[in-house]
Amino acid sequence: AMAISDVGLPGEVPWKKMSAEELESQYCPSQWGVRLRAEEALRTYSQIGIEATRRARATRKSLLHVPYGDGEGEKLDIYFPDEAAEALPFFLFFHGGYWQSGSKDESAFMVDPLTAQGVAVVIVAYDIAPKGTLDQMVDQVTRSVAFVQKRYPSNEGIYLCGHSAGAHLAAMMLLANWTKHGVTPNLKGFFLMSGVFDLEPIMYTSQNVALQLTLEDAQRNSPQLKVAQVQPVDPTCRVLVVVGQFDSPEFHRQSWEFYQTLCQGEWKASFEQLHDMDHFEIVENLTQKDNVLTQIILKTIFQ
Ligand SMILES: Nc1ccccc1C(=O)C[C@H](N)C(=O)O
Repeated sequence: AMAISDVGLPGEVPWKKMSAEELESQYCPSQWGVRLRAEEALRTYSQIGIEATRRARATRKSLLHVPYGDGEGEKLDIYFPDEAAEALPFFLFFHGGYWQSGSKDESAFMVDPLTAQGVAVVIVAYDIAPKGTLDQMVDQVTRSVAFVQKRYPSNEGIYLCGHSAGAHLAAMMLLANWTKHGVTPNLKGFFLMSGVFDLEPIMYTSQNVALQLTLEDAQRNSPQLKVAQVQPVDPTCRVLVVVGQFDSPEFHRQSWEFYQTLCQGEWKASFEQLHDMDHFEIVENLTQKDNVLTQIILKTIFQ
């Protein structure tokens, strides 16, 4: 039988009533696909990312392994449209993998359809755990965005896109204090795909073995707890929160509550549930120009 608390009344925190096993499963995206078994879903995702990156590097003009800081891992790849120009929209992508897997070298999913329409695409690396802490990753991502603004001051907008843990890192940029970076990036849009915006439940899953988050770390790095108190630098900046139909209920809740909180503030937010897609297909399908989300991204950039 269903308890009244299972329907998610406002202000309730459903994950606190879950068993350890249930919480682990809710935060294991590969278990929720309907198309493939977990290992196969992860393998397919990785293969599509590797192939898209190989293709992007073989066919597009690019600058690879560009340092945005002094650290060994502080590198980004820039892929350009055919027509040479600096006054371009720049689309920055932050890969997922629970802050402990993934790399820029297998994450150039959207390069082909976006560069074909005149968008420069930047795939950003950051130091995953255990080498990097959450605070260090957030700082690296902040510096990567400042770097792109400084290097391309005549850009026609900077758009930040992240997936899963990368959506968390992108969302943290809604809270960034740019004054200490000497530049205010021309941020025009955020695309947050299947993200985690309240990190506290992660502390009670196996993901925290590598992350070692304390409650203070989790709270300090939870945009869900902070975003209502910040004003957008640019009131026209759009924030799109996206979740896959087959993402777990906890991933749905994370995205929906973050969207609602954005709406309570001054943010120009929208929410999209992508039909017939799991956590990984959302990104895999960005290799296709006729995909729903690819089209939404292009419309947002060129509106
Ligand atoms: N490799 C990824 C890439 C992007 C986003 C999540 C993952 C994960 O591996 C999540 C988790 N370990 C899972 O098995 O679902």
